[in-house]
Formats: sequence, structure tokens, C-alpha cells
Amino acid sequence: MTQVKICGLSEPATLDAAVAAGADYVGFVFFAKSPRNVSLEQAAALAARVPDRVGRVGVFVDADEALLGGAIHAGRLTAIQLHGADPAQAAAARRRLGIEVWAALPVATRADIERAGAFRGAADRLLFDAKAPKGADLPGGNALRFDWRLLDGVAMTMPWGLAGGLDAGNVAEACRATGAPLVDVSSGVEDAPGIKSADRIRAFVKAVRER
Ligand SMILES: O=C(O)c1ccccc1N[C@@H]1O[C@H](COP(=O)(O)O)[C@@H](O)[C@H]1O
Repeated sequence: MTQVKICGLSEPATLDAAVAAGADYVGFVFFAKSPRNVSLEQAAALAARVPDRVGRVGVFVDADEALLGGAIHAGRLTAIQLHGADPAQAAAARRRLGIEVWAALPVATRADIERAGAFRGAADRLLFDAKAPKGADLPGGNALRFDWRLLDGVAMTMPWGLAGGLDAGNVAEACRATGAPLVDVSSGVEDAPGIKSADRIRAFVKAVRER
């Protein structure tokens, strides 16, 4: 079964909606520039509402060790999703923190996909996400998708997931086209940047489950 991660949750009501809809993972963003950023206090309050069967993923951009450690504790995180990390940084974080590491791999060309092999043994999961345009404030969470055909014929040698510009209207096609074992969404279940919609979350999970 395709796993679903609903990312960028910052309010109890939409977090509860994601859990009730059957999300496998919920994500909390720890990046001050993001409209989805949560404080450690918010993360702790949100995480307390999440049953153990649902994974809790913290999203970080070039984060320092103090933030990572504080967030793992406050958010009862089961994994950290690193944006901007190279394989050596991912491996070092994994070793030091003893937590599952997801490495976000920004994709625009086939050459980007070919970087995937370097993360084998360094991260626990790769997340293929659309490369942000030059000068963008955020490396992810931009509602942009990449050309899924770039994944055609790629032999995946480690767990992976698909992110970037997914929504209830395109996720079934994305699953069919790529065979992704996990899909990850943030903007596509929002009414506006940072404002999650319980209806859109339910529609997204339903679209994945009923495809
Ligand atoms: O969502 C954010 O604000 C964010 C900030 C910094 C790094 C990553 C971020 N989001 C992640 O980007 C992908 C794709 O998001 P979208 O569905 O295209 O909006 C996803 O993994 C988010 O968790």
C-alpha cells in the first residue's frame, strides 16, 4: 500500500484530520522562513495528539545540531527530513542522532536523479522533490512538481518517496506513473500557504487509497 505523508501541519484540527484520514506520517516544519514553521512548543503540543502508529517527521533546512536535538525531543520525531544536506552530512546526522534520516533530493534533470546512488547507506529514505527556482525562499513546499518521467527505468536501491506539487487531483496519476511507495504533500492540501484544509487532506488520502 502506498504510504502517505501530510507535511507542514501546524494546527491541532488539521493534524487530527490527517490522523483520522489515515496518514502514515505527519510532518512538522522547523524552518523560520516557512509559513508552516512551528516552534518547539507547538511541535510538542501537536506531537502529543499523534498516536504511535503514525510517524512524525521533522523537516529541516541546513539545521544545526541544537535545533535538531530539541525538535526530535519536542516533536517525538521518528525521522528527520533534511533539505540541503549532502550524503556525508546525512550520514553524520544519522550516526550522531540515532534517528531515521530522509534526504530530500531536488530534481529538475536526469542528472539530479543520478545523485541518488550517493545516498545509499547514508540516509534511510530518499525524497525526490521538485527543485526550487533560483532565489526561492524555500527549498521545498513550493507546490512545484518535476517531470515524473525522469524516474522511468531508475532502479531504486533504497526506500524512497515522491514529493512536489502533489494534490488530490494528480496523486493517483503520480502513483501510477512512478510506482512511488510513499507520497508526500504540503501545499496541495492547503487553502493558502500555511493554511491546511481538512477537506483537502481527506480528499488527498482518499485519492491515494482508492486509486
Ligand atoms: O513546506 C515547507 O514550507 C518546506 C520548507 C522547507 C523545506 C521543505 C518544505 N516542504 C517540503 O517540500 C515538499 C514538497 O512540498 P509541496 O507539496 O510541493 O508543497 C514536502 O516534502 C514538504 O514537506
